[in-house]
Amino acid sequence: MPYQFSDLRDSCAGEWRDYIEHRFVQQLGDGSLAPEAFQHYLKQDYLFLIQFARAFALAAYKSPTLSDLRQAKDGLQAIVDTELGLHIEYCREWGISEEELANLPEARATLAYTRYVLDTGNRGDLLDLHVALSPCMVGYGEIANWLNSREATVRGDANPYDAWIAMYESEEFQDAMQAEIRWLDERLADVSPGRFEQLTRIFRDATRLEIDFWNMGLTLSD
Ligand SMILES: Cc1ncc(CN)c(N)n1
Repeated sequence: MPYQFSDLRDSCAGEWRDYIEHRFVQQLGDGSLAPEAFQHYLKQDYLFLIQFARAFALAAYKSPTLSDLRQAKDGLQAIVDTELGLHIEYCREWGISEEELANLPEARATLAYTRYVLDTGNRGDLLDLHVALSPCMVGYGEIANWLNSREATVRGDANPYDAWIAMYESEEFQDAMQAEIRWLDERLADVSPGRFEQLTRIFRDATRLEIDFWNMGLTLSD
């Protein structure tokens, strides 16, 4: 049986659930999350996005084909030209200025996660890098879908975090998530059991680091 992305998720089912259904996510969904926790998360996510852009630059360097190179370039361009601008604007709505963002210290959870992804990509090949990025690229779309499936989730003006959910349920994000799953499914189909085991370790570590990122938001840790 060829491997698929869903096999990675299934092999780390406990960690994946802890990430998708994290207390931060639940509170975001029902609107009870402390605004300070969300602001701390948003600030660190700005720093995360900058490192995430570097990971796409690394993906370009690691690309063996023109099609992979174009995909990495489009990802880098989307973050630098669109996502970061939207994030700065969203932070402004939450009372965080661009100047404050530019001078933020990185929290340890941000450092650990982003440098882990970059190191994995540096040491390995393009597939290692994509697997390290996949909890980020797939997880948030799944989180939006999970929140929408829950009765406790509050949508609309009654939830101050509604715009966040809307961003990740958007057609654009959901399409990007499906494209990433298709890319991974194609590559994973050819790997040996030993190689799959290595990739599972990367996927598990990146998922655990996503959990730490939520914890960092909840506890305001630096
Ligand atoms: C930490 C984290 N993980 C995932 C995403 C969604 N790209 C994000 N913005 N930040």
